Amino acid sequence: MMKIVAAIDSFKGSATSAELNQAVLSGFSDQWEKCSIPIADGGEGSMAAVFAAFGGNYETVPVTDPLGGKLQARMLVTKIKEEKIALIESAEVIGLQLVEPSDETSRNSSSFGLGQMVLAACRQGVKKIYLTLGGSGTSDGGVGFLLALGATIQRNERMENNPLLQAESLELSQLNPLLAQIDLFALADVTNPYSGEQGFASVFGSQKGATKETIQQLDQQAKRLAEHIKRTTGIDLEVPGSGAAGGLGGGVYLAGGQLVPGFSTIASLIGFEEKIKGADLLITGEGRIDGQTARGKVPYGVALLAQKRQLPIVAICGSRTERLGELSQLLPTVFSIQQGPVSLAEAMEKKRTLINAQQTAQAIAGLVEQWQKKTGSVPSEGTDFPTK
Ligand SMILES: Nc1ncnc2c1ncn2[C@@H]1O[C@H](COP(=O)(O)OP(=O)(O)OP(=O)(O)O)[C@@H](O)[C@H]1O
Ligand SMILES: O=C(O)[C@H](O)CO
Repeated sequence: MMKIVAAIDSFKGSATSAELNQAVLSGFSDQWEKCSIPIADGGEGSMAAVFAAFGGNYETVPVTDPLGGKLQARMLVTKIKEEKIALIESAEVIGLQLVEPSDETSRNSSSFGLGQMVLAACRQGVKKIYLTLGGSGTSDGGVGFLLALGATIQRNERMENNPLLQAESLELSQLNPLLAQIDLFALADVTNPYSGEQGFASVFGSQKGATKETIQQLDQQAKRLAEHIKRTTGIDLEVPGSGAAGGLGGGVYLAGGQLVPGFSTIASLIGFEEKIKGADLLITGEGRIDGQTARGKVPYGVALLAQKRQLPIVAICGSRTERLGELSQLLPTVFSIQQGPVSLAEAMEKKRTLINAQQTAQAIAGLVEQWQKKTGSVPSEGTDFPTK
């Protein structure tokens, strides 16, 4: 019996990883052994991927939202090999979807609630905390996060609530001792540094509604803070990933956390490589496959593992760029699931997306089964999958 493994990232705003995997697997006949691996790269769906592998409890924690209001946010607490861990998707607490992107928001939002969430996880007695960074609505350099963890700042006269704009200096000696009892890992979605042309304010500030002037001020403050930290603690904040989630990467780093890659961390947590062993075909994908995909997104990570094990791999997506560039070496077979011209909003309807994914899978299965009839063999580990 041939084995098909589906490990497709959620199509953002459209369907979850588990739903897409099921839709694709339903396009294959019962001649196939079918395996669904809900997967994520540190973005949306990371808690769901770990929950699918280990179960656990979604704990609801009362926290402060980015603009100082009240918010009930979820984290996943589970056990992996007898070790209690928590997984927090930062977007649940400080996500862009929680605020109206505007200059005012950029000048007033804070990541304080995420620090509260991390403390709540520490109080649950977990040993490790995995914090996904990305899709944030804050640009506070992680200062709010650090304040919730016990850091202090000397404030200037400014009235805005973004603590990065208010901070004249940052003092870390009073960080909550609970932090010393856990390992903190930040799964960053980008490798940007803290400040400068590639820093969080310059690159992601406008996404959150900041004007040119605000971006400049935020970047200047980030630079000043990084210099101050270097002078007072010797820590260099300008490391890859410190610019993730409005500088939260830097905040996590200063709290003693490590910045780690998203896909490979989730894959290793859920034992992904073990699960794809013996597969005859892998199907991966994401909402849009483009230049960003090779920056550590799910299809790229799955394709690297497929290459390592010489497994045939196909990717599906809601839409794709015409030119895949270097990615086409690693992932030569990429299908858009669209069946005809419709608007993006229509294409993204969940029901339509799942039907389209199933139909695309039926076509892929048909091709493999024809190949099997012709050659009397299945394309298996070490065999090239026909791409034409
Ligand atoms: N069903 C669909 N049909 C057509 N296009 C889709 C569909 N679902 C998603 N998309 C496109 O993909 C985009 C989202 O991309 P994707 O799902 O790859 O997430 P992302 O922005 O890369 O974030 P993340 O890294 O968190 O997954 C949407 O904005 C849309 O353009
Ligand atoms: O949250 C953000 O600022 C972007 O997703 C980059 O991390």
